[in-house]
Amino acid sequence: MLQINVTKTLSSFTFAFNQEITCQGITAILGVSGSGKSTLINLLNGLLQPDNGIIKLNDTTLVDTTSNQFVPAQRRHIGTVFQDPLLFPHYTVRKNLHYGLHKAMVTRFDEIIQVLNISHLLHRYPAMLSGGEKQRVAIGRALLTNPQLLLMDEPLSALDMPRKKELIHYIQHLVNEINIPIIYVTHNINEVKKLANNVAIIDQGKLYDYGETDAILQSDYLQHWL
Ligand SMILES: Nc1ncnc2c1ncn2[C@@H]1O[C@H](COP(=O)(O)OP(=O)(O)OP(=O)(O)O)[C@@H](O)[C@H]1O
Repeated sequence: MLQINVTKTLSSFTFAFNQEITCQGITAILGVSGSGKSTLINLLNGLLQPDNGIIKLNDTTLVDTTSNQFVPAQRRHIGTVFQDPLLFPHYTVRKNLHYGLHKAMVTRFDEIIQVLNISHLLHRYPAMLSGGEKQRVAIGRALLTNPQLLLMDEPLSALDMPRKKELIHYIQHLVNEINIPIIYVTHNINEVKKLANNVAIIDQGKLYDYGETDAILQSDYLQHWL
């Protein structure tokens, strides 16, 4: 369970989110540009500190402003995959994957690279990969840190249509094969339909609605998107 009850003001933008999220399968965070999706991701992974509130992941308190608790990003056991895969250009894929490799994941290395179909890329450098391949390596690297939760911030947006379809297939595969909850940020309803079990809609920095995908897709708010 991911419990989030936070506020954060960034210049003239105020973000306020209060919801308990079931940490199972994929939860999509859906909203138009500037609604606050990345702000939420950065509050969860520890890149941003809320002005007020708490964030709890299962039994662990990550943030509690009343008791000045703030677990730094590197100790949160949360992996993040960004829009642009951030790989070390001077490291091979294998070395990129070993960066941050958790000892508990050493025995799962082969399984993860097989699920993501990157075994044949281990000796290459990032410059020798397509955008979709780079993103699969970035997902593999995030998983190999042994996170309790994986955050994906618009992971398909830099890809062309065929690569988008391909990566959607790998993300679906990942959820079936490796039991890890994913928070998936997007402004694309088709991605939500294909991937998400639950959806949270964010509008102007506020949570507008949260629930199972089928129910949320019926909401009046989304009718002009469809
Ligand atoms: N460090 C900052 N300082 C001031 N304003 C900020 C800062 N970071 C974000 N904002 C503002 O907060 C608002 C929400 O930004 P955010 O990046 O969370 O939106 P988003 O929904 O992820 O947008 P997009 O889909 O375009 O990435 C925007 O108006 C943005 O300009």
